[in-house]
Amino acid sequence: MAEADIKKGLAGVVVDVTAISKVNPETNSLLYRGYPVQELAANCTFEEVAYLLWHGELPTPVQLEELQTFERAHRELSHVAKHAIDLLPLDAHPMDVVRTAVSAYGAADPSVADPSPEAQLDQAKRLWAQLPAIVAYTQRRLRDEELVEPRDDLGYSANFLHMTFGEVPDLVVVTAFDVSMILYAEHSFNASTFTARVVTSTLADLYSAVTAAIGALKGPLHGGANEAVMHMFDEIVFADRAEGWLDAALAEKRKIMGFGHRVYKNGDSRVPTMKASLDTLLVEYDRADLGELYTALEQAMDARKGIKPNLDYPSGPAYHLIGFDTELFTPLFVASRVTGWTAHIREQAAANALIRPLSEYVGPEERHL
Ligand SMILES: CC(=O)SCCNC(=O)CCNC(=O)[C@H](O)C(C)(C)COP(=O)(O)OP(=O)(O)OC[C@H]1O[C@@H](n2cnc3c(N)ncnc32)[C@H](O)[C@@H]1OP(=O)(O)O
Ligand SMILES: O=C([O-])CC(=O)C(=O)O
Repeated sequence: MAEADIKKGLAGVVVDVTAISKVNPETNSLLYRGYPVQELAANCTFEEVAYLLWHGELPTPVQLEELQTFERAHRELSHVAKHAIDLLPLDAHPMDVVRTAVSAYGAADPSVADPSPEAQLDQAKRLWAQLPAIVAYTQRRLRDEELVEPRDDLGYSANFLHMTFGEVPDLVVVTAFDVSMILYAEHSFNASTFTARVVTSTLADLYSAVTAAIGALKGPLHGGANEAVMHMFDEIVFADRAEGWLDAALAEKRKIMGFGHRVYKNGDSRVPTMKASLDTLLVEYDRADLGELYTALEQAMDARKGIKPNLDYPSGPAYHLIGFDTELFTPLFVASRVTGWTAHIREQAAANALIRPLSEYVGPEERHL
């Protein structure tokens, strides 16, 4: 096989069909089950979007109420997840903590081996409801703070923030957070979703697939970039240092975190919506300086390389302003993307084929001892 025929990184390779989302780089659009993500962010809650991803249609009021009741009934941190977290050292990375807690939660689920679509949907919904408790407890533990019990009079995002910070912030903050959850929820065959589908294709259970997907999301070329963006801002500090910092970083051949995308080459369709939410937070927290740094680096990157920001660029500083530690940013991505992952796991399971590509052997020719 000619080297040119090898699709390294599977770039440009279509490996299956999906009805869950459509990423269209030509029109710079992203559709969840046919709906533009910007419209969903402006008009729906994350709970409605989760329902849409799993079921293919937005919920009726009765269906939404059922989902909300279910989610509220499964919000409390499970004993097994708490024990698993408490066993880990305090300096473990929060992504490792969340990955371990999800794995432990799955191991203790008596329905884990039931591959029926109904059982998998139930598992997906429970895991989705558990993740805010897992992430919030992981954050609080790092600050030597006690677990906060959920409140069942609050929606998903308000309760998530209440469990993390012990209080519900202003509506503008809850709304910006909810928008981020909607935007992070789904993005076709990205690396972590593909990982989940590979694991599912072996007929392994949903928790194994999600645990593996969390591992794939951790890397800075994928979800880990939202943390890396904040570390970069911490290095640069002032807007007037952005150009010099960028020139030095590019000279060292560093990848600039939060910029570039495998599919979008002319800007990520989700960035304008997340940037608008970030702008509301910059006003709320009176941090015009951070907005200036954001813009200065974006403009410098455009001038030097013509490479545009991806979703991790505005969401990193947004999560920082809301009050999360930087290492918690990718776990927040997990809490959202679990909806997309589990929709894909169910889609893969419903029309399965073992995913097993070929490779071109370039080792030594046959030889003998
Ligand atoms: C929600 C998400 O997961 S979105 C992705 C988050 N990841 C990041 O922000 C990490 C930084 N970005 C990157 O590393 C890349 O843009 C990726 C991994 C996202 C996409 O990578 P690929 O599609 O493989 O593009 P590739 O790495 O081949 O880039 C093409 C060219 O643009 C350059 N380039 C792409 N992104 C960047 C970047 N962020 N900084 C500097 N140069 C870059 C590459 O060096 C390459 O240049 P070359 O042709 O001179 O070698
Ligand atoms: O699609 C990708 O490769 C990465 C991404 O933006 C996502 O998963 O949201």
